[in-house]
Order: sequence, then structure tokens, then C-alpha cells
Amino acid sequence: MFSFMEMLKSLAPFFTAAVVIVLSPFVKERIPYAVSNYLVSTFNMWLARFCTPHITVVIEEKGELKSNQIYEAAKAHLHTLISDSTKPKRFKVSKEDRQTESTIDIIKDVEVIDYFREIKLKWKLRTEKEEYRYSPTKKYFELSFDKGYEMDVLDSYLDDIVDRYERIQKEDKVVRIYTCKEKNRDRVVYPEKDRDRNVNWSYVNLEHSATIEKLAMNPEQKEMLKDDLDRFLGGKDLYNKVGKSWKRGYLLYGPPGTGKSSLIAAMANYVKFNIYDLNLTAGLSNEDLRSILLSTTDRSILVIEDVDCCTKFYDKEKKHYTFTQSGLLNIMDGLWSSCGDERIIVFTTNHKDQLDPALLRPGRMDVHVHMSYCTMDGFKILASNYLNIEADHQLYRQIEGLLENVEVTPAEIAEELLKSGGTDVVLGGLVKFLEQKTLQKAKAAELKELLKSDDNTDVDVEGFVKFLKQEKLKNAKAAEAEQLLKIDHTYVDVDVDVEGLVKLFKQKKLEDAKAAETVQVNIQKNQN
Ligand SMILES: Nc1ncnc2c1ncn2[C@@H]1O[C@H](COP(=O)(O)OP(=O)(O)OP(=O)(O)O)[C@@H](O)[C@H]1O
Repeated sequence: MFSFMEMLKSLAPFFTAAVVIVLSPFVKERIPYAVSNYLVSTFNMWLARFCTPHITVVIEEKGELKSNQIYEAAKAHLHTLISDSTKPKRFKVSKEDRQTESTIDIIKDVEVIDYFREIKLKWKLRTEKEEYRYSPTKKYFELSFDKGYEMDVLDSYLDDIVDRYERIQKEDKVVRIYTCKEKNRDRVVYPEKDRDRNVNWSYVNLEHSATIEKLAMNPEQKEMLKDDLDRFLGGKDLYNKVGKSWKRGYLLYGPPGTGKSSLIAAMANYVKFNIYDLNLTAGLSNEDLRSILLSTTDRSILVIEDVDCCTKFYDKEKKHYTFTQSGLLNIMDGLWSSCGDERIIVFTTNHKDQLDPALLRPGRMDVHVHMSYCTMDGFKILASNYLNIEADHQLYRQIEGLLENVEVTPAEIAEELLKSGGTDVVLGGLVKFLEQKTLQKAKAAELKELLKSDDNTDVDVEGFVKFLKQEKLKNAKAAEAEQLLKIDHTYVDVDVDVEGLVKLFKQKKLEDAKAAETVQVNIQKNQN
């Protein structure tokens, strides 16, 4: 089959003949100059277009192991190109739920034209299925232009595109969070060279507005963190000089709900690095982990959450432990330190005491950050975030006193502050919540003391547990009553006969329903 180009090339003699006829003195005399001029220039254009050989550059999405920066830059460039000006004949439009504007994108095999100086450039997105059934589809761009412009395109045009991409990445970057999809790994055996390509990251934009300033944390800790990140970002020469790889390890530890994940998002927003969230519970072998590490990009944060759980994985099928903390240490000491630049690795744990001491040795994790229960400083930040309180409030002293005596996480406080009602009502609710926690703490301590005492023959543990259960029931009933009454916390008094009240309102609801039913029946009767 003839290709379109070949067909046009074969038509060239006919065009030549046509132009000769048109330009013969006899014909020339009879047609206006403008028309003959137009015909000649059109002919030259056709000739140049179909007879000049051109070059095609292939830009693959991935290199041997990592993604190809020129591909990413080209993708971003084409995206702006077709959004702003040149629309191809066909293009995609999409809009996700929370997006404010729709997104325009290119479709594979559809040509997008760009101009650089006097050079016309044609872009096409291509895809290709690889030889192995489950291996991911290969994507690449084809960039075609006339022969003779190779230097301009490779040295100037593509360099410009990459520079612009890097600048945008640094200044205005939308941070992405990548999670690793490891599908089909067990179903097919890949040749060694293709194993790394099977690491399939999917991403979403990190729409977490967390900033270090907005976190409920000790102010000195925040300053230390920001300084440390700044020094790390600007430390290329220093790292080179001392012969250390340009990486930084952070260990975030503390109880659940103290903001470890929020801090990671805030750090990513601060340094504008993408996050690679590594889920170690997926039963990875050390070899898998090696592939995953190699597939991440520079200027990124690799996150390993709940690192204390690493030793607990037992692969039932393979009947052996897969990934271990010592595997992680080997990776960190060897592979991690030699792959890529400007990398941050963050480990989180709720149980620092359960970590392999080798992981805590100086030099492994450069910075240890303790995420603690909420302090008054932290609370004020949360109150400013959630309730816009910038100055003092009459309940602050009471709250401060309560916070000194009870362990409450910023997550718990945040939940209370999210409740509906004005500032006074919400803070009143928080006071009640903290008082309840204080009471629970006292009771738990009492119980602990009783259980610890040598002379525990007389301790009525069962009775005490029953009492606690009753208290819980009462609280649940109070919540139910509150729901029925739809009133604020402030009016639920401790002396209220909650059970009686619930009963009363249930009865009232029943009566209301019955009355509504009677009205309905009467209407029906009248209609009939
Ligand atoms: N220090 C904090 N400052 C501000 N908000 C916080 C803080 N800690 C927790 N929160 C709030 O609580 C929610 C849950 O916190 P987060 O997931 O960051 O805690 P975590 O320590 O990572 O918990 P886990 O160990 O269970 O993963 C956050 O979305 C945020 O709204």
C-alpha cells in the first residue's frame, strides 16, 4: 500500500507539468500576475514539504529505569500549547469533581504543530504494547522537523522546553503523591531488564493545604525543621565537598493523630517535592524494594509509614518473611545512597521503642521529630485555623489547665473544633470533652492503682468495669437525647434525668408521627 506521502511524491511530476503550463508565455500573458505568483509559491511549498527529507526524534516516557525528563517537559509544553493556542484537529477535554476548570489534552496519533524560529515542528503521542503480556504500555513522543535543523531543535528548542519545565517545577509546582501499583507481578516472570519497568506508580495531586506554619507543633521544632530543609535544599556544594550523597532522612514518631502524615504533606509543600508513598504491607521482597527505589525521581520524598511493622510481614504463599528492617537498612546504606540526588526519605512510627536500634543509629536518620500530644501553643494554632481566633478567649485559661493534665491529640481537638455552632459553643464543647477525658484518665489511674495493689482480694474489679460501662451508656444516651432535642452541649446538664428525657422525647416523636398520619387519613377521606 502507498502511504499518503508516497502518493504525493508520485504526483509531483504532474504538479511540475501543471506549473510549466501555467507559466508558459502563452498562458502567462493571459493570467494576472498575482495568480501566477501564488501558483509558483504554492508549488514551491509543496515541493519543499514533500521532497525535503525530515528527521524524527523519539522521546520515550521512561529511560532504562527512571522517567525521562524530556518526555515530562514535552508533555507539559504540549499541554500549555494546546490549552493556550494551537488546537489540534482532535483533543481530549476532561474535568474532575473538584477541578474548577476543564483540562485539555492531546490524543495519541493526532498531530500537534508548533513553531520555533522558522522551524515547523510536528508532535505526535504514540503508544506501543510491549512483548510481554502484562508489561505496561510504552509511551513516547515523535517529534518531526525538516532535515538541517537538528542542532536548533536539539540544542535550543528542547533545551528551552526542559528549562521552562524545571523552572515551573521549582516555582509553581503542584505537588503529586505517588502510590505504587504492583499489579500482575506474580503472574508473569519478567526478564531481568524489564523487572524495573514493572513498577507502576499512579499519582494524584496533593490537595493538602498543610503548611508547616499551620501545624500544631512546638514552635522551636518548626523553626528547626524549616532551617534544616532550607540548608538541605541549598546544600549541593557542601554535600559534594564532604563526599556525602545529597539526601536527608527524617524519622517522625509519636502517637496516632499527632500529625505525622500532615507534617509530610507540609514538608512536601514547603520544598515542592513529589511524595512517593511506599506501602510496605504489600509484601515486598528486598529485590522489589530495590526496583521501587530506582524508579523514583530526584527531588522527591520517599515515605515509609509505620516502619516498625516491617518485621511483621510473613508471606503465606512463599512461606517466608519478605521484607525486613535489615533489608531496609541495607537498602539505605547501599542503594539509596547511590541513586539520584536531592532526595528525602521519611519514616514514621507510632512505636519508636520497637524499631531496630540500628535504624536509630546516628547517620541513618538525620533528624528525629517527636510529634506529641496537643499543647496550649498547638491548640492556639488549631483555634486560629478552625475558628479564626487570633487573640485571647475567656475559655483559654480553663482549656490550658485541662490540656496540662490530659493527653489529647491534635486530631481529637481538630474534630471538636469542626463541630457546628459559634465560637463560644464549640469551645464550650471542647471544655466538656477535655473534662470527660480528665475524668476517664482519673478513673483509669484509679483502676490501675487498684489492680496494682498487693492487697487486691477486696477489689471489686468487675463492679468497677460495670460502673465504667454504665457511664459509657449514659454518655451514649446523652448523645441520643441531644440529637432528639437538637440542642447545644451547653444545655445538657449533668443533673438531667437523661433516660427519662429520652423516653419522653421518643414518646413525643411517636405522637407527632401518629398525628401526622391522622391528618393524612382525614385528607384522603375528604378527597373521596
Ligand atoms: N499537629 C497537627 N496539626 C494540625 N492538625 C493536625 C495535627 N495532627 C493531626 N491533625 C489533624 O488530624 C488529622 C489526622 O492527623 P494525621 O493523619 O496527620 O496524624 P498521624 O500522626 O499521621 O496519624 P497516624 O499515625 O494514625 O497515621 C489531620 O488531617 C489533621 O486535620
